Amino acid sequence: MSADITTTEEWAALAAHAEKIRTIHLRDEFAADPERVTRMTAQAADLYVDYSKNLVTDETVRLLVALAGRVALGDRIQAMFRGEHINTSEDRAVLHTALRLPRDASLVVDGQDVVRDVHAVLDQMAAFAERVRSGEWVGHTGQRIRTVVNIGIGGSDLGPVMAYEALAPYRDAGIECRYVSNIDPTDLSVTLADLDPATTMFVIVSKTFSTLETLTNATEARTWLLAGLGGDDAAVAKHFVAVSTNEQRVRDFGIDPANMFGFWDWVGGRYSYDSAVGLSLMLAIGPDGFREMLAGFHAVDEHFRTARLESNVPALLGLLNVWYNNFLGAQTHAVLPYSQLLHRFPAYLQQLTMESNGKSVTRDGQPVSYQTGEVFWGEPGTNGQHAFYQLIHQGTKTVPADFIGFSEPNYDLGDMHDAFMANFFAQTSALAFGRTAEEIEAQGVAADVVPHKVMPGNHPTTSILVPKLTPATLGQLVALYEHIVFTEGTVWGIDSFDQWGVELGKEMAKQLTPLLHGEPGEADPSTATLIARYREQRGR
Ligand SMILES: O=P(O)(O)OC[C@H]1O[C@H](O)[C@H](O)[C@@H](O)[C@@H]1O
Repeated sequence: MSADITTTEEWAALAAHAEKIRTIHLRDEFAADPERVTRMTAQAADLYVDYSKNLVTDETVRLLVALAGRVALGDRIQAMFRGEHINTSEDRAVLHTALRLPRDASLVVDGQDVVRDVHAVLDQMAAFAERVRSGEWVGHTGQRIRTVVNIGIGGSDLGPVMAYEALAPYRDAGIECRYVSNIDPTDLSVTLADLDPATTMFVIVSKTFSTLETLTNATEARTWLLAGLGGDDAAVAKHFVAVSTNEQRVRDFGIDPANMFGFWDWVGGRYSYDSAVGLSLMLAIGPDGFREMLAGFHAVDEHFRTARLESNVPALLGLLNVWYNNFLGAQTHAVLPYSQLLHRFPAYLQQLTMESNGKSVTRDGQPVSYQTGEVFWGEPGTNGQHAFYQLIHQGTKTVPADFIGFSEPNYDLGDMHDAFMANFFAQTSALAFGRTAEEIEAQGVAADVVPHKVMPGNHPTTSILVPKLTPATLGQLVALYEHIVFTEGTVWGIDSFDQWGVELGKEMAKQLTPLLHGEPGEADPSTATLIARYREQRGR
């Protein structure tokens, strides 16, 4: 059993240091140290990261790096990249990094050259995508495919839809993708309402191919397709493909394994959109764009694998998150992309971060005595500014925030992008430096209003400035957050790669379904009463 991290001298040193940091103000830190920005910036591939507006000193960074040393972060990074079974509760390797290894690399894991496997599937995806994109692949009635409906949930939805939205400027084949995830019948119904079955293709994505939501939607989609195409079962082969690790279940569902794209148990669902799970994205942006994205992921992987911890961006940002979460009492973390294209990025990150690090026992099953995964949330700027930034500026909570911005716009309308990014810079500056009562008085504000206008400042932010949103930089950003999650999970000693907490609810939903039909069954008194009310309102 490993020692409780809070009993180590590195933890104690940080706890003592936190007392000092609670008394500093970023205004003074910047005033006293003109070199602060130079020292507190780092680069990972194209991502320029300024962490100088965080509640840290050089000593904080030194102590956090010492904590990382205590948990052997460097060794664990190497263990992950080597394919050791670091997902202990499921006894699996954790190898999403292998999904983006170049073709000429080699990595043998559990006796299998995974790089060969990865590129075989990428080649299969590329060949298929080219056929669909060029119009060579036609539907049952001979018409080309215009719309791709991705049916999946969790990692089989959030990643692909986030990236499809983010890379809208790179869609170039006239193929529209839509994403259905929810078992709420509204989702599928609304999505299909204006579609023509003859030109629609379904990509059924499920790692396990046993997820109720996905299989239910897929079954309904097949019914819709067959109803629209004269009931000929042969149509399925032209309009349904599957992405899964489970060939038998794909077969059982009635999809020809020739139309199946595989991946492996060493890819976690929330780490999977750069595998075949991203097939819809590849259909939209093409194999070259997809490969550029993989190269972006790989560039940050290499940085994470090789950079010293002092300048290792994902490690530093992960340690900063630990700092706020465990030593300065923060419970949430905002992610604020200044890009409308990244409007699904916070939702994607919620699964990545919270399903990974929402754990309360260590890898060896001991209850933790400290806080783990913080709540991630966010919206694109500037929309958030007009909604919840008030609380970040003047509320009582510490909300560390990542600001993500791009120097070059994907769409340029006069000076709009400059006006947009001026908001990014203004917000991070206002959050750090605020406005004092004296400054506000000097503006002639009435004395009784002054306290309401005081902007305390000293609110921590990290600025991530990227040249432009491209497939490559999107890959870099996602890899950055994947490795931030890894760093935090390593410090907390938890398994960031399982998700047992989602199972019980699924099991109970299955048990309760018959009760909704009026069949007998067990339910707690509150739930039984709710179901009775539901049945009454449904007229049953
Ligand atoms: O891809 P699937 O096997 O259908 O799983 C879809 C999702 O459902 C599960 O409940 C997990 O919580 C997620 O990690 C997973 O991404």
